[in-house]
Amino acid sequence: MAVALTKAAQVLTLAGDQAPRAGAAMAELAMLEHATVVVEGERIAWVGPHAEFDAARFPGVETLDCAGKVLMPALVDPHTHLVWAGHRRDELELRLGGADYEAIFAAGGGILSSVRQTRATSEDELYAQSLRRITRMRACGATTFEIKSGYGLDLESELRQLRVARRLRDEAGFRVKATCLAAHAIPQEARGSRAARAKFIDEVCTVILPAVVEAGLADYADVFCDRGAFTKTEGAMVLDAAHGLGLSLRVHANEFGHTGGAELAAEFGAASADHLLYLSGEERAMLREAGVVATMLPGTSMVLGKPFADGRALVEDGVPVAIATDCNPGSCAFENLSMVLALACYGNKLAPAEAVVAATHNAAASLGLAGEVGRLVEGMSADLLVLETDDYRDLVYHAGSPLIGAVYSRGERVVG
Ligand SMILES: N=CN[C@@H](CCC(=O)O)C(=O)O
Ligand SMILES: [Zn+2]
Repeated sequence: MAVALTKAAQVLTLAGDQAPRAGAAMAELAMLEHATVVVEGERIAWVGPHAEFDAARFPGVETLDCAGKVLMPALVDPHTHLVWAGHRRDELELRLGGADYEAIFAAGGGILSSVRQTRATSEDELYAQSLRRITRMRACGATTFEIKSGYGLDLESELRQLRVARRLRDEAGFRVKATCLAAHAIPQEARGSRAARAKFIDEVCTVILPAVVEAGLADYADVFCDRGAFTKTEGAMVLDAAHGLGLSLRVHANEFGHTGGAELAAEFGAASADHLLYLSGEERAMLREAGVVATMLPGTSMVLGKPFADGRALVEDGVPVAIATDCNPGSCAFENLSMVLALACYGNKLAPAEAVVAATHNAAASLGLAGEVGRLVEGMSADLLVLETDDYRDLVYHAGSPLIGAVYSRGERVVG
């Protein structure tokens, strides 16, 4: 049975090919006015000007008047750590009082605090906490999520986190790509000596990643290559092992400085390099030449009081840009990607149209899903948003207002 969403003031189709968009193309929304989208089953069956809509082609079609509203692709969140247990609200208050994120981490808090809480939590409880979180994220407009492990840092706990990501996909029906981030931090038990550190990295490469692949629990591997985490050399060992096991790659890069992460992502042809607060023209050129999507996380810059990645320079230098929440228990627990889209304009200096592309098509492309979600064209999965406004720029102009009237995921109205 088909549903026609008719007479929308704006339909952001983003029609075009599957390549991530860069440069001037980042602002191409292929917008139709007074237009209609037909959803049939899980798919988009037709999109066009309302004057050309032929209801007879879809017998029994139900019509929903969308006059004065905007239809756009549902958001795609390409960088989250949304499977974790507990919270770090205490650290938030410490940081608001002036404490430094890196110092808290070096002292055994930060990521390691979430590792302790996550290790001590059963799979079912972890699933319950994560399900509540991802359901709220969907209410904010995202239907597709990349989910990283990295709060286990041992074989069993990493597998548990990834099994929860799998259950969010298979039991709860979210579209999920999973990433093994066992190289997120050196765990407490490996911090005593250089030998213990080397042994942990070896365990990631020879035990954890192979087991994750054997269980079919991850699409990607990631490494946090930065000050206080992994060096470029260590990151290369992890990415090399992951690549050898057939995983695609992502890199946490240049969050605290020019620490080699962006170069690493380019050298390994990673799908995505993320954070990028400190990035030279040379590093931007390397990402562009290697076809790496630059994923900016403006919520994290805001929460940590750090610089925003230079979105204008990335666009002007022809690097395809995506944006994500980074939803995690420490550096940014934001769940609202439509709000982060606005931050990408105010903080990273994207134009509203560029931010829409960054949070839809380019995010999907960085996850290998550009043929499935991120554009409203015939044949794509019917993942779309109905906005209670007649101009998509209100996502930025009225940032944070409840503009999302409905969310469709695989043709099903899941919100609104
Ligand atoms: N930077 C590294 N990892 C996460 C933060 C994790 C945490 O603080 O728990 C991030 O992407 O911001
Ligand atoms: Zn992250």
